Amino acid sequence: MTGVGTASGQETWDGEPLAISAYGLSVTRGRTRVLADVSFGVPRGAVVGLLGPSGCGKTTLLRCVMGIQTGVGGHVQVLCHGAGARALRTRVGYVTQAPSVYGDLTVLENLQYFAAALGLRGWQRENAVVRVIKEVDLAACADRTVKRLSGGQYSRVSLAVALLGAPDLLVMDEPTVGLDPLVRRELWEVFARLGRAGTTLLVSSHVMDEADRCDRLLLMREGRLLASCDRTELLAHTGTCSVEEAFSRLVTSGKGSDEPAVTAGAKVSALRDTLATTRSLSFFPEEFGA
Ligand SMILES: Nc1ncnc2c1ncn2[C@@H]1O[C@H](COP(=O)(O)OP(=O)(O)OP(=O)(O)O)[C@@H](O)[C@H]1O
Repeated sequence: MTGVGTASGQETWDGEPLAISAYGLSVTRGRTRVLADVSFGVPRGAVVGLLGPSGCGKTTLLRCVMGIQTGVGGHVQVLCHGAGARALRTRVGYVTQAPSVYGDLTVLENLQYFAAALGLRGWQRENAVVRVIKEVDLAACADRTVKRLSGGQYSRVSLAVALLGAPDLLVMDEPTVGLDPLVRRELWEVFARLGRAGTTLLVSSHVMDEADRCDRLLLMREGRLLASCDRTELLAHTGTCSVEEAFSRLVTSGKGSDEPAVTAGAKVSALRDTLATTRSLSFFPEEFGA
């Protein structure tokens, strides 16, 4: 453990710079405690899977990272800024579960519209549109109306929109839900390509076998983090052969535990010490809502 560095304002996790560091996240929605004391780090350039059953709090956690969740306790730092900071608006892309593109426009029209909304003009706008079409392999359907696309193509359009600002971090909420296995695989290949090009990806899913595609895993259940590690560490720690089996093992063995079952305790305490003592890490930054 090389510690979590603060001198330069850059958090690290075992020497790796972090894109996201969160400590002690708690959220209550209505009367439900949706997140309870969640702490984790996401290394820069990693493809990280946020996995857990429906309703366990994945969307809520992603909303905390985006700085759009109200009633949050704890700290989240994203690319060295408080979550939701104005400086992150073009550096973080967010693909929500809800439809976020216009069905009656073509792919190209959607991309041009959202590029203009980002403030891109002239050749910069055209370059951004051409770049994202290439990144997500949409050239063949660029002139097609979005409502006539297949589920997989539609997901790619949402992804393309999120990539227009060339974000350093891409946060995606169940982007593969409802897609058939082949299309899911193709989409994960796009994510892997983006990861290799240096983008950090935080991708939620309730399909455990998607863990195979991730560099690191955050396993959640009922608002708590069960594990924060890579797949090999998870399988070794639980003595299992699949992430699904490992998840069940953790649920059985970790009932009532306040600590994630698989994570280096020293890492979490280092995160706590850093985040709790750094003034700039207040969860709601001054810029929030500005
Ligand atoms: N606006 C809300 N008010 C009250 N409770 C809410 C609200 N939104 C979500 N919840 C509750 O918070 C819990 C976590 O929801 P969340 O959407 O974060 O889970 P999820 O893991 O993303 O689920 P899914 O995989 O089905 O999208 C659920 O019990 C849900 O019912």
